Parts: sequence; structure tokens; C-alpha cells
Amino acid sequence: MTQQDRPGGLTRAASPGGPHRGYMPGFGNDFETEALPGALPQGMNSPQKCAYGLYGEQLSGTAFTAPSHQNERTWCYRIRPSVKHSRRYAELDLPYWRSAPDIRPGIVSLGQFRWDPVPMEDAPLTWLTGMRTMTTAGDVNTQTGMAAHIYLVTRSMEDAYFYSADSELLVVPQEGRLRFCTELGVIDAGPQDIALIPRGMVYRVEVLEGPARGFVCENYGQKFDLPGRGPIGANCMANRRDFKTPVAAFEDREVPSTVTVKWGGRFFVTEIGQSPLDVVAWHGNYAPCKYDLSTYCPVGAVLFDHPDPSIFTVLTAPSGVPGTANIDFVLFRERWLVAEGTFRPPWYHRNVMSELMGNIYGQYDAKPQGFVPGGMSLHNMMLPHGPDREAFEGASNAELNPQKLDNTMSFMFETRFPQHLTEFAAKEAPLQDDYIDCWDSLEKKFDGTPGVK
Ligand SMILES: O=C(O)Cc1cc(O)ccc1O
Ligand SMILES: [Fe+2]
Repeated sequence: MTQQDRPGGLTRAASPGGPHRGYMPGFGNDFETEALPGALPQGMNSPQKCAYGLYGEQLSGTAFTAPSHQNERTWCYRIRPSVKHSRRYAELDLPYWRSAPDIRPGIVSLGQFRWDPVPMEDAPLTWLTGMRTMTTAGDVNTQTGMAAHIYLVTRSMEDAYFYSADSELLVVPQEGRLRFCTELGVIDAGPQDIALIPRGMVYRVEVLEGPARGFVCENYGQKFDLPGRGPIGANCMANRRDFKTPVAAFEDREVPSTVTVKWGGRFFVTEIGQSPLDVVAWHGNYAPCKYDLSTYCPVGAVLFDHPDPSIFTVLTAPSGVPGTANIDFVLFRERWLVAEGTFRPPWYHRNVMSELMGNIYGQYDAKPQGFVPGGMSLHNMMLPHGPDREAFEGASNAELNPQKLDNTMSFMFETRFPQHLTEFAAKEAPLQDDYIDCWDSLEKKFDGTPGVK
């Protein structure tokens, strides 16, 4: 079966070829890659002198003493050590990129909320200036919780680089295409892809096709991992080989540049005289990757009932409480509904976890109207939600033939922590004031007599 005729998959362009534009398959693999022959030391990490006059530098993504099956680090062989920068850090104001806790008096987060797509703005926006935080949860300084953002990007970063010491970023493009030029290589991502940028990884974001809009889950906690499949076994859901990590690619460019750092919920900037993307070779298991969501193999009910949406978990970031994630990233994609005698859409629900959803394309089965591509919804901790009247009546009376949910891709960032609306989400973003009316016309059917109504 080719990419083109995979059921439910859209056709995709091949990854760009040419030198230093490839990807290596696998999630959490121990990779090794060199952009120049012989640049990577063999059999040791710290030779007295590295080939090509490179400097060796380790990037530790977990504590030195993390259990070995969770331990992540990468050895970089670079033109200059990344400590070489020319200025002390100065604070920078990026007022729309918020961090938890960001709890404002007067802003009510208790409720069901839905937003139309955040529109593009006239001013040019980069990855940094175009980040619009919608919700925050937990506390960035204790490395718990997350933030959900929308990005609006029309301009490439030029001689400007960024890293977040606070977080790992899960990027979910919805419109346009971006290029993430990272220390470890280049990732291109558009709608239907996700990208994972590890904490501390230096990168620049270029616009390949603009304007670009998408969603970001900023994970303050332990890294995203694949969920255990339990009795499902060794296959289906997200398969390790479909995650792609870039091969080494370096820039040898001596131009005045800036490096912005997100640290402790604040932003700081310093200057350097060269591109910091100067890693010629690297080996290790702490690396960025991308994943094509059309390769996600959903598993579901094949006879009756609607299982919990955890069956659609692509990635999970643990919280320390077993089974209770800091964040689950859950995908609602094309699939067949075949359950007999069953109300097939999501049931009515109250949840200890807080559910933030985004629509990448198509129609979501619990909300035929109003939850549109680029839009978001939030059903916060213990807040009731579920199908709107149209979905309820439609599914209660439908003929239960096998039905293909086609052309649909929505997702959920689900966290154990309550999500707080930012001022932007409450006051500037296109909040749908009438959202809760979608349940208003659900009528009382009970009349005290037995029998199906
Ligand atoms: O639409 C939602 O709220 C998400 C969701 C989907 C589902 O299939 C079951 C439960 C649930 O919360
Ligand atoms: Fe839900």
C-alpha cells in the first residue's frame, strides 16, 4: 500500500531531498548522524581533540540520574560551544505568550467555552510575536501543567533564534507550512503533521507557506511519550517508526544574531556573533521529531458502545500519578463507526481532567456546527459537556449502518490541571458568547411511562 492509497490518508508530498534534509525513523531511538564525514567521534564522547576542530557539548534532557529507560541526552559536535555569547541576558516583553499561573481577577474560567479561529493580524508576526496563549494550567516554576497557544505566523525569524528552558512544545499546524531549523536538523511541518521540540533545543522558525496558523501545547512537565498499548499489543495507534527525526544540518554563518530564551515564565534575549545552529554531528536520544497524523491507526469498538477517548491517545506526558497524565494528546480522525444498538457520538460527560479541543479540518461528530477548523473549545475540570441537540437527535434516530466518519481531524489537549483563560482568550479572541445555547433546546422526553422515547 502506498502513501496515496492508505485508507483515510491524504496524499502528501515527499520529504524534501538533498543533503541534510532527511529524516531518521523511530521514537526515542538512540540516533547518530553527521553532516560531514568523520565528524562524529566513535566509541567515546569526549576525545581530547574533536575532528574538524569541533567542540563537544552534551545536552541533558533528563537528570543525569533518571532511570536508564527514561534517560535522555544528546552529544553535539559543534563549531562553537553554545555558551559563547556576547551580552548578559536582558528581559524582553512578549505580552501575549503567558505562563502558568496566569489567573486574573475578573476572568471566569469555570464554564464551557468555544472560539472561532483566531484571525490573522495585519502586523507581521513571527513565531515569538505571533504566539497567543489561550489557557494556562499548573505552574511553570514547579514544572507541572501546560499552556495552550494559537500561533499566527507570517514572517520568518531572521538571524534570530529561540529556546524554551521551561517546556517541550508540541506543535499542531492547521494552516500554512513552517520550517523548524533546529540545532539538530530541519523539520518541515504543515497541517496533519505534528512537531515535538524538546526543552532547551535552540531553533529558528521560517514560513514555508504563509500565513501559518496552528495550535501549540507547551508542556512544562515530563516529556511526551507513547502511551502503553496494554492488551492491544505491539501495533496500531501511533507506531514508533512513523516518528521522524532530522539528520544533522549545520549553519556556518557569522552574522550578528539574537537568542531569546523563555525561562521561568519570562523572556530574555542575548546577542551572539554567529548562527547557533552549528552542530555538525550528533548522537543521542534527546532530539526533535515530527509525526504524520495520517499514519495514526485508530482502534475502536467493533460491536457496541462508545469507549473512552483514551483509545485515541497519540502521546502522553506523565504527571507522577500513574494513569493520570499531565497532558494527553488525543486524536479524533477519520474512522468507521460500526457499533450496533449504540448512541455513537461522545456521551454526555463530566471529567476530572480538563479538555481543550482544536479542529484541524472537517466536522467533529459531537458538534456538527460551530466547532470549525482553526477553532477551539474548552470543557474545564468537572464541567458538563457533550453532544449538542443536532448531534443528539441525529445519532439517536440514525440508521445504524457502518458509517465512515470522513474528512475529520480534531484533537484534545487533556490535562489533570484546571485550565485558566488568559486575558486574550477571554477578551480579544473570538469567543462564541452563545456556545452554551447549543444544549438549550435539548428537551425533556421523560413522561413517567416506560418504553423507548
Ligand atoms: O468531545 C469531547 O468532549 C471529547 C470526548 C470524546 C469522546 O469520544 C468521549 C469523551 C470525550 O470527552
Ligand atoms: Fe469530553
